[in-house]
Amino acid sequence: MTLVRERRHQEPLTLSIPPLIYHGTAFSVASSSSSSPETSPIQTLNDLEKLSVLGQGSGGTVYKTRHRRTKTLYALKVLRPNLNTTVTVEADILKRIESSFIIKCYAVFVSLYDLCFVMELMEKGSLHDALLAQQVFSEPMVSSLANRILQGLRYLQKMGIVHGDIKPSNLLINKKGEVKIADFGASRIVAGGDYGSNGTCAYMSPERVDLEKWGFGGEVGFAGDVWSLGVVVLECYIGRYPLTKVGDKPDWATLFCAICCNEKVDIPVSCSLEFRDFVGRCLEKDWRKRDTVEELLRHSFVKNR
Ligand SMILES: Nc1ncnc2c1ncn2[C@@H]1O[C@H](COP(=O)(O)OP(=O)(O)OP(=O)(O)O)[C@@H](O)[C@H]1O
Repeated sequence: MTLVRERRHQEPLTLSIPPLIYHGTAFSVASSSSSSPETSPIQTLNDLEKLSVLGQGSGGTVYKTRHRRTKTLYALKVLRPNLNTTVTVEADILKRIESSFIIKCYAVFVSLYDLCFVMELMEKGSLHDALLAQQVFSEPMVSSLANRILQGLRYLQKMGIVHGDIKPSNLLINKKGEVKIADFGASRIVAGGDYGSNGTCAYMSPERVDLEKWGFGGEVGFAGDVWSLGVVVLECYIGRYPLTKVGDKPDWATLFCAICCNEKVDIPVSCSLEFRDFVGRCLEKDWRKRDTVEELLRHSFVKNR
């Protein structure tokens, strides 16, 4: 399991990107009936021209594209589904979502060979990239980031959706500097109590890593997203993955101990009491005692941000 993720492939466009010639079926999602250029429906993938590669995920590639007629820019995520992937769940979830705290998906195109999501372009890349470039975030920045993620999680929770993979590379930033939740590849609609084991180990909660010790129950999936939020905000503040020590081997055993066994997370002395308390509530090992999204939204660290 990789703890420290490699920087995404973000090199400028080369001539080798294949053009978009598409014969699959399409369905529009969210508010595609709106007439504003930002939300105008894309009839076919052939309406878009590829400009560059924005990044690479485990299941596919994300391209920067431009609508040939309107010149609007979009991100296009091309996934190659196989029997083990959950991309149809991702498409199903994206169809339902309409929130300013979550990345917007304008259309999904399906064929035998791939699944393409036409998404809002987040010009400033991911929080992972920002961390690599900026090293650390100030407390006020972390506070407004936490507020936005919590509002996104509140929306998802109301829709019965557990994100399941909150981490810096799934939090994207637009040109206004707004952070939005992306990538529903590990997500679940939990109406039936179903909760999968996909996701990124380093950000997983104790109850997902060690089922026997920390137990598991109906609503618990939402608590896992809260834990991941706690890891992300602390990582933004200290500029590195916070649950292990500098020099620790980023392997499964180290992570397991860090997440499930270590008594206390090292929180820098420079943190305000409010921040310390907020992180402590997110990183409570017992999910039954962990604060909920609603409780955290009322916490003084994020309130009114
Ligand atoms: N809408 C978008 N706008 C701008 N860049 C994006 C967008 N979506 C994804 N990216 C970039 O592409 C990268 C890959 O995204 P993708 O969702 O495929 O994988 P990931 O979440 O980074 O990794 P994994 O699939 O392994 O969890 C992101 O890290 C980000 O840098």
